[in-house]
Amino acid sequence: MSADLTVEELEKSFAPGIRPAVDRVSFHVPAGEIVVLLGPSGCGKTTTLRMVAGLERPTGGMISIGGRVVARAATGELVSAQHREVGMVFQSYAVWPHMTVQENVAYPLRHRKVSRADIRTKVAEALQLVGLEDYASRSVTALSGGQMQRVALARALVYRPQLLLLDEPLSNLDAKLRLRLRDDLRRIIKEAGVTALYVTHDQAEAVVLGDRIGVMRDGHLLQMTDPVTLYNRPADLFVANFTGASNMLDGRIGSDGRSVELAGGARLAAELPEGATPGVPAVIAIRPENLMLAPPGSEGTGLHGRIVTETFHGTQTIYRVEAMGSILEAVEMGTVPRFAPGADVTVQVPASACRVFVGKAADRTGIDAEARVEH
Ligand SMILES: Nc1ncnc2c1ncn2[C@@H]1O[C@H](COP(=O)(O)OP(=O)(O)OP(=O)(O)O)[C@@H](O)[C@H]1O
Repeated sequence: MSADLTVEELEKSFAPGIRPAVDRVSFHVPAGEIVVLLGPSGCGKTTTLRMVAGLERPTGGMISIGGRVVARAATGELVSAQHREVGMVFQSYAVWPHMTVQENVAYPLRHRKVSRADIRTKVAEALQLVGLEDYASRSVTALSGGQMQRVALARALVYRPQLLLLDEPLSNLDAKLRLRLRDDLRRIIKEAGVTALYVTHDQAEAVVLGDRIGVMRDGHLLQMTDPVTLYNRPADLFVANFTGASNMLDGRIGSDGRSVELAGGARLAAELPEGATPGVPAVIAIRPENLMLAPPGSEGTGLHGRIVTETFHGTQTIYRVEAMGSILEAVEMGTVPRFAPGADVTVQVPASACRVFVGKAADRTGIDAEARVEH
């Protein structure tokens, strides 16, 4: 039923002279896997998905679904969207308001020469999968946004597509519903056993949903790997920052080959990338949750810091700390903040939490305000 997806050197140029929206992107999704394309607005993720769907014609490269080439720019081969056997769920709910829930879900089957009895069974199965079996005869206009999106999902799955494509399906939902459906979506897709390609700019969504995540920027696919590797071994500074390692400290590779000497004079032990030569400029990227704060004079190695601001979030506190010549962000879990602004602290940074990249932060990231992670 589900099929693998291969994308090779895929390119889309909307106009000559302008950089391609999608620039030689290649990846493979084995049957049954969920791959998430993650990146800031304008990085080319939707255009990639639309080319896989057959809604956009590639200007370069090849796409195959289940071993069948559906687009190849070099030869002009192009299978139309309706002949690709893909299910789609978009940001807007796209349900028909004049129909009931079951009529909406049955719609794709009516055009597929399926018997009435079969339609009834398949619709019931799809509604059960998304948890709407009790809503079958309701009008869709009587549903919440989250329920409408479940209807759209059931309708996309009812004819057992080879591939399911989802473009920011949760972004119109309020925060609570979004979290609930996010957790359910992975279970539903896995239960359906369908291969899925999912587009989002939300890193938390990507991590919960994806077997693998591909981070895109400026039309390029920077890294595609499992969530744990992405968070712990980001391929470059942009990926590190986009996935939350928002503290970036400039320095140079230390002469001992095991540390980075920071511009502010401090030295931090870190695992260095291969080929890092002593003396060359380097950036350390550290996640706020990996910076540990302790009262001054605490045991163990640490650097002196001073709390600049403290923001209590109920279950965690975010501190801005002046340390190592920079303002760093630190997050502590717990319902009681431990430090007030102005307090002296010891900042501890485990070597294993420091990702080191050769180069300078400003040159390497080009990260704009939009791409920076907000807490
Ligand atoms: N039909 C089009 N004509 C011209 N340019 C386009 C068209 N569609 C997309 N683009 C451009 O291609 C680039 C990538 O757009 P795309 O929608 O794929 O990005 P995205 O990462 O999905 O962003 P978003 O999350 O904002 O949709 C952008 O610069 C966009 O302006």
